Amino acid sequence: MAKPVSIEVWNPNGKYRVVSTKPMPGTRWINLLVEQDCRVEICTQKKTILSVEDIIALIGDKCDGVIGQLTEDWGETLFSALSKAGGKAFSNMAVGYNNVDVNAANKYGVAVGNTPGVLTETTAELAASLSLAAARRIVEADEFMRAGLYDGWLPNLYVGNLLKGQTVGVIGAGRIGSAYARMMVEGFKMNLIYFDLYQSTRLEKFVTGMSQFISYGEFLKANGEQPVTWKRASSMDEVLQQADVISLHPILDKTTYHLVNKERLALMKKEAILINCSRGPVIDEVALVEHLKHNPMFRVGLDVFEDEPYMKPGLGDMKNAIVVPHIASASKWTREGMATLAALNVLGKIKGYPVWSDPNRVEPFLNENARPPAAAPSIVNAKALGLPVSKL
Ligand SMILES: NC(=O)C1=CN([C@@H]2O[C@H](COP(=O)(O)OP(=O)(O)OC[C@H]3O[C@@H](n4cnc5c(N)ncnc54)[C@H](O)[C@@H]3O)[C@@H](O)[C@H]2O)C=CC1
Ligand SMILES: O=C(O)C(=O)CO
Repeated sequence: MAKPVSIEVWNPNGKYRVVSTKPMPGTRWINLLVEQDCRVEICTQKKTILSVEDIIALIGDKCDGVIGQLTEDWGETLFSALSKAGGKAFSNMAVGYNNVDVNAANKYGVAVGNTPGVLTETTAELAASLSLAAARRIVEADEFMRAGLYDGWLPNLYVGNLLKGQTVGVIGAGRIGSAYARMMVEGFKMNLIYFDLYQSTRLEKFVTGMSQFISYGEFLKANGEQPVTWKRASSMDEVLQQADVISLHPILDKTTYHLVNKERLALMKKEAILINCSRGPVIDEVALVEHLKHNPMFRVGLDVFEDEPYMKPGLGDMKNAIVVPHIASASKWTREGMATLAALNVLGKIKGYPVWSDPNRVEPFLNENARPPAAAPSIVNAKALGLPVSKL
């Protein structure tokens, strides 16, 4: 017997049944589905993380597609249930899809969507905010002020680090890592060192210059300033040893689990700053707590945690840690855009549209004044399922 779930229904007579496991920001995503003959059911259950059983109950006997969240465990059980209910489409409302077993989705012929591009700058901005907050000890100083402890300016009060001229290290220089790197280089005139499995040509061109434009380094030189330098490191350890601020932006998979562990923390400068806006398990959080205890000048800014929503014991007590609850993509424009892209992924598969040829070119789907293209914006297993690709 399925568990009862509370739902909100839009367009009850729609032909296709699309379920969203959470209310999502904005209404454009609902309107786009309703206009295309979908009955939209939104789970309004007062429970932050839905279990597999909760989602099975939501899927029910007939379901064409589901929009889900990164907190949910989309594996064999759910894809089997969705397929049994006639469903052919699932989309995470997230770019990361480490919560999804794509092989299981392939087995049941279910398309898996994600939402790249729309959250790149927003997430990079949070990583930059955490970098500044850690460098200038903003959270500690705010707490001090609110506690009524400020009794006058002092030369040694909350002295932090100047970013200008220091080195920023980026691990995982994809969309978000590159956007963050540019913010730190351009905004704070930091030198860059990065490590990725692949060369980040676009990022390198920005620092070194393209044929028709001068580089940022040359621009600084022309203005009588010290030009910034850049380097692609041959190993991650090189970044850890040389950088003053290090930000982690890889995907989470077997190769990046506990990428930053006890040994690697020991390689870092004693006064380094470590930022994580990727996924919690990229850092061994127990080792991190120990490192923070023994190195009071080492600081971290964390948006994600190994056992989310929990923190490992001791982390919350550390003055040299800034912790925020997985809000890196939380700007209104981005969250509404994520909802739209996720809905269009599901709709695209239901309607038999082709898959958009470049998942990073999302603007046509986000333009509120025009109809979105007849394509699914980003389907990660399109190739495995042999889905056609849009000519646009
Ligand atoms: N905290 C938050 O709210 C958010 C977190 N994220 C996380 O950020 C991740 C990255 O997102 P995007 O930049 O859009 O993805 P992306 O795919 O453009 O970039 C990931 C980069 O990591 C690199 N990489 C993979 N394995 C690596 C390894 N072992 N060592 C070094 N580099 C490696 C890839 O080559 C790629 O360049 C997502 O997968 C997600 O988990 C994304 C958005 C918001
Ligand atoms: O998109 C993601 O991967 C997130 O973590 C939330 O935006």
